[in-house]
Amino acid sequence: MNKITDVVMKPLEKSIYLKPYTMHFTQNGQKKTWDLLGIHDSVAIIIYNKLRKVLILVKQFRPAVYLGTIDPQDRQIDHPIDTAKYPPENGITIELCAGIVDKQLSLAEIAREEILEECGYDVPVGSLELIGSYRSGVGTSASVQTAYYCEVTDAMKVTQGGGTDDELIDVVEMTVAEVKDYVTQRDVVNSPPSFLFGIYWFLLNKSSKY
Ligand SMILES: O=c1ccn([C@@H]2O[C@H](COP(=O)(O)OP(=O)(O)O[C@H]3O[C@H](CO)[C@@H](O)[C@H](O)[C@H]3O)[C@@H](O)[C@H]2O)c(=O)[nH]1
Ligand SMILES: [Mg+2]
Repeated sequence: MNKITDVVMKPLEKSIYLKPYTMHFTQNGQKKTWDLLGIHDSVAIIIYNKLRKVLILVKQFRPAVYLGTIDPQDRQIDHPIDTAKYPPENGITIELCAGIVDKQLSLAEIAREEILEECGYDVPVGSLELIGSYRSGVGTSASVQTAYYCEVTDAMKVTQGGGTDDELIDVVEMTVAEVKDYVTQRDVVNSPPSFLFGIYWFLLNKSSKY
């Protein structure tokens, strides 16, 4: 994982990843507003290496998670963030392999590509089991995430993974016992709800079979 330095917050100017809005509406005759973000839909995949009995997960530095570790008075615009006080390692998460829907491909094909790019496994698209789709956020951002399950073997591993272009992703493997300990720890789990959903889905539906 690369070293994070020179962190500073700037106002959002324009973005290809998110679009901020205020929705104005009238509810039961009362005028209201709601601030929100338009973001891409996404896919996420629970990957299980059935030969070695490990879940294949990804670890990466998440700026939003790091921001959330910093006290509001210490993250003002144009003031460098004190990385000694706030270690950037606190922004490193463990997640399911996942990616945004930004291509004219089927969701399953996008999931197949993410498995290859992030984790290095080349899987047939037909091997992806659809779990379902859900709202990835309901307060400030609006998008749908579609989850899949996929079993792999070492024979399908064709690269080290790690993402494309500027992405820096570490592939991590966890046994079922390790992942159970991780999701039930008392400390904050540095992972999104979609990860927790996926792991509990796996524990409920798959892990007893192996
Ligand atoms: O401001 C940004 C935003 C994105 N990127 C790039 O876009 C990529 C997006 O990666 P991708 O793997 O397609 O999506 P994820 O970041 O993994 O996000 C997906 O997976 C997350 C975990 O499930 C969900 O929270 C998100 O909603 C979902 O889009 C990043 O790696 C960056 O290369 C930027 O450079 N700048
Ligand atoms: Mg991703």
